[in-house]
Amino acid sequence: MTQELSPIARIRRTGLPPYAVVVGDPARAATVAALLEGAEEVSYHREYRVFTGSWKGLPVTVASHGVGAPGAVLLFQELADAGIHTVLRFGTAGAMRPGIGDGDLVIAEAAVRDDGVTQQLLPPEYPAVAAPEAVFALQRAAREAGVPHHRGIVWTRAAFQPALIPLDAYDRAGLVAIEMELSALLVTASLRGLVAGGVLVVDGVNADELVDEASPFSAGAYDPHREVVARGVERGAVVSLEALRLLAEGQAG
Ligand SMILES: O=P(O)(O)O[C@H]1O[C@H](CO)[C@@H](O)[C@H]1O
Ligand SMILES: O=c1cc[nH]c(=O)[nH]1
Repeated sequence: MTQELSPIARIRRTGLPPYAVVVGDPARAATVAALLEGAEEVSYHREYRVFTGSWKGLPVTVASHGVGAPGAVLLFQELADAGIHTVLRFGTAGAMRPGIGDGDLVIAEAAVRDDGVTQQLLPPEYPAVAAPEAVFALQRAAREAGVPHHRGIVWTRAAFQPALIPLDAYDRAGLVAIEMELSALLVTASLRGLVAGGVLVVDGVNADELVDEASPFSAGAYDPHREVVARGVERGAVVSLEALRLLAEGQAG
């Protein structure tokens, strides 16, 4: 007999709204859910906290996936098993280009698959690309909300900071931002036939630049707990939900 809940994230196997926003932080899931009508926490197991509710009449799911792609990919797979077909990751990231300010949004066109898990699932040459309609929906939502935003290729990397091994191969390749889970979502989405994309609030520069030479295993001066980031999160939450609505209404372009 099929169990009612999924094995790892313990999410409902049926009945979740098929349009979803996923975030790393369980507290951010609550922040996004607070914008919904009739928001309800429907499950919370490990780092996977799930809410449902309604955004301007569209039923949505909001779920957290924790830090790191190996754990996140388990949620993405279980969301796909539960019938979710459209997923936007609303995360935080370090900027990798001059001119991108703290609290700005970065809309991902694709991601470098340095995530530490998808290489174990399929060959590394397979691309991690966002659905074009998700990119356009996020861009339109950001533009209409008047939020500063940038577009480009994101570096998804398993290690938050490089410690003793320099990992600077992508520094001069024009990447826009660095984070830890997006490529795992994009690859899962391609394999499972989902529409997926990502929008990230900039919370500083690439953590590589903050590594303390004397203490290379610490996160250095990384500080995502600032007012400018919190304001970016508030704006990004609206942009994510609005982009889902545009996608549902076929108005992404
Ligand atoms: O804020 P979230 O969505 O967790 O995203 C970023 O923040 C975490 C690192 O602090 C990593 O999960 C990274 O991807
Ligand atoms: O994953 C992350 C998030 C913010 N800043 C970084 O450098 N990396």
